[in-house]
Amino acid sequence: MSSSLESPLLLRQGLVLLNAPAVSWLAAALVLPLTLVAWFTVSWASSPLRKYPGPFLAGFTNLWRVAQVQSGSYHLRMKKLHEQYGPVVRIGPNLLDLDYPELIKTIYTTDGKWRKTEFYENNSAMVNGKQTFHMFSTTDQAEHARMKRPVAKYFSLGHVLALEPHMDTVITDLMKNLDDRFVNPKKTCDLGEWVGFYAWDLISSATFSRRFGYMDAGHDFDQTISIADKALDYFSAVGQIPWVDYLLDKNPVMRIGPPNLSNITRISLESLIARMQGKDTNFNPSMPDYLQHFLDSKVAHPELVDDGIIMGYLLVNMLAGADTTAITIRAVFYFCLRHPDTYRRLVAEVRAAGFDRDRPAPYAAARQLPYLEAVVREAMRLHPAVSMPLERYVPAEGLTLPDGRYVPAGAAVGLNAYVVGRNVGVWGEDAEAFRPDRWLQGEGEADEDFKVRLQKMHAADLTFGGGSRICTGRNLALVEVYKIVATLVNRYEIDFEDPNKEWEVLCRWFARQKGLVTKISMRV
Ligand code: HEM
Repeated sequence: MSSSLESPLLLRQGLVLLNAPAVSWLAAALVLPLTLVAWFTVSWASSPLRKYPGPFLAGFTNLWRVAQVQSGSYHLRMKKLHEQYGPVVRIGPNLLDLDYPELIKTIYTTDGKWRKTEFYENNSAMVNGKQTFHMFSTTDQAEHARMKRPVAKYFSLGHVLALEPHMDTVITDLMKNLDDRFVNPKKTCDLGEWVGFYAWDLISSATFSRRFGYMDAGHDFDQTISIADKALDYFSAVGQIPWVDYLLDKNPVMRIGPPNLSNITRISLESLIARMQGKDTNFNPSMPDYLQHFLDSKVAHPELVDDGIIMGYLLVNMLAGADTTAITIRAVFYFCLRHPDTYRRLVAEVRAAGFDRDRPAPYAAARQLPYLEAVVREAMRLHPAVSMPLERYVPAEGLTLPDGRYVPAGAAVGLNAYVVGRNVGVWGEDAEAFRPDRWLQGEGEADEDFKVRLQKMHAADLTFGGGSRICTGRNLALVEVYKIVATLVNRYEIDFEDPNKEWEVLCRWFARQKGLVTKISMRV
């Protein structure tokens, strides 16, 4: 009895013990969390995306997505979520991940209506206190068109093929390095790493006739490659909550991160200045490069191109053009080595083409090989270099999904090449299988049926994006890929060092791999 009387008394005494300032501190400390909870709850409850399924936390906060990026398995997790929830998954308070390949042509258009989200914007730099974008990172469609127009033609297949002599010198040096370091003497070759050196040296050679020098050094001697990886880690994680970039990178008081791409910037700037002053000793006018094209574009379009824009072109060539190509080449070799029948067939086709074993394979001839094409396409389908959603804002008219549901203007949506590349509606029940034959006409398959099937597959291929923001460098990338695969397959016997060892894939916008360790020997 007494205790029930004492309890309120004790409580009152306790409150008295908590003096007035303490109570106000306690109240103040609770205000922020309570406001946040209230704000999140109201936003969640009032969001027009509430009806779409997805992980509970994802509907409340983009921190959930940061955690998915940090896991390194973003692509696998998204695929699983689609298996669980269906073609539409809400992966952020205002973001839907869609597995409707038929929407690629609706969303990735050339009409400029589907704007990139702010996800892309942290891939920019502060120049004289002003945030400066390049062709990849700008979300302003008019600015993008102004940047792209003067240089688009230099990425056409015709112009890319004029760069083939650059590629041939780099490939010749790659062969020499592989011979001297791994064939004789016989040593284990981390082919994945060497493909990276090749891709970085090639893109710098094609861009400013100067190599980074990774093949000569045999390692990432100035850490540019590992810094580029860290920059992507930052890009992919901070892009989920774009305003955080203004605290970390674009903070005017104290810059916290990401690591500076100082080496790439320095080499680009040095090359630009030397070329403008006519002192670029690396440049051979009979072998044009992108820097020369960009300078020509400044002459042709002085109203659109200045030196800052040229720096943007140079940087984006490096950042978008090296790792993506390396990832694709690694994927081709990985899947071939995992599938000996495929590999044997590829070897037979390449060898029958009669390429000179001591020279880089010419692109025009390599491109004629149907099985090589099928292998490359299949490898890119199963392992697209970019394996996160390409986010866009739904424009004023909204988006009606194939199932009739409506997504209002202002919501963000995206398709992920990794997910749509496994859509069973397009690729069939064996969508997860590496089967290059799916790209070829089947025995007994009528021409018209094959044409329709191929069109359906092409329409679902998001490897290089689509519409006005489609990958500018896709021709360059494919020429590099076809040439190097045909050359290496023709020259070397390549096997896994340990077939039981799996590679590691870390998805941070690019799905980069580690551990394609091989033994290689000269073909007889
Ligand atoms: C196999 C290699 C490559 C793959 C798979 C690839 C993939 C992509 C993808 C998916 C996009 C679209 C991003 C989006 O819409 O959000 C893109 C954009 C871009 N890529 Fe590539 N890329 C490759 C190689 C290259 C190369 C070699 C270059 C340049 C030398 C390059 C330059 C660009 C640029 C400038 C953009 C931005 C285009 C724009 O917004 O107008 N890429 N790439």
